[in-house]
Amino acid sequence: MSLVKAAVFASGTGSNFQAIMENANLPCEISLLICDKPGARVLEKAKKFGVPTFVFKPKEYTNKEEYEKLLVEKLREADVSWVFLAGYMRIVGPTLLSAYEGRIVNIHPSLLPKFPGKDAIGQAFQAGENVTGVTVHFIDEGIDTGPIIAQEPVYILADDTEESLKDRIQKVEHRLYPRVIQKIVK
Ligand SMILES: Nc1nc2c(c(=O)[nH]1)N[C@@H](CN(C=O)c1ccc(C(=O)N[C@@H](CCC(=O)O)C(=O)O)cc1)CN2
Ligand SMILES: NCC(=O)N[C@@H]1O[C@H](COP(=O)([O-])[O-])[C@@H](O)[C@H]1O
Repeated sequence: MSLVKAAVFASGTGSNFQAIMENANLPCEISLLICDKPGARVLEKAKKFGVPTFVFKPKEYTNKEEYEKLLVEKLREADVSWVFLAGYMRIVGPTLLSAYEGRIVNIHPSLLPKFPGKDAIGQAFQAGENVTGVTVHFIDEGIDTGPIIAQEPVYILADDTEESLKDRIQKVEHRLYPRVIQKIVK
């Protein structure tokens, strides 16, 4: 029996995509990588793993609905049932959200609801927090307001730089995200 198919959406380096691909016990097949940034390093990683990609430039479309209709077409063509956002720096609109209601998951580098949005690590670091962490959540129409699936704390050390904190946070992400996927994808 073939595995359930999933897509990863990413905009940048792709370390979470790589962690997902390197997890041998994944209960799904990553059949598509969607990226909104031509030249993003995640695309090199997708090629290495033999994962088909679809790259788009949001500015080439009239609005979010137009490009999300195309993304949904690509997802249906690839028989995708689940969508995993992994550093996808676009707000998911109603078109994509309604097509995959309750099946779009995001990873975020803070203990939501603290520090939503972009630069969550910098926000926590600048705020002088003693602890931050990682959240994996379903997405909804809000930004980082969807139901939380899992969280793990990461302590901010006295001699931390933003970079050393980011490294420790991403190590947690690379373990937590595949574990959550194993738990939710049946
Ligand atoms: N509907 C949702 N979409 C997304 C969520 C979510 O919870 N609900 N999580 C984000 C990830 N993210 C922070 O966790 C985030 C990504 C992007 C933005 C943003 O303001 N993007 C702008 C412009 C981006 C650009 O110009 O490159 C935009 O898309 O309008 C905020 C938060 C993933 N999506
Ligand atoms: N607002 C969402 C957000 O900040 N997501 C963060 O983007 C990074 C992507 O790294 P990667 O491309 O190496 O996986 C990850 O740290 C993820 O938590």
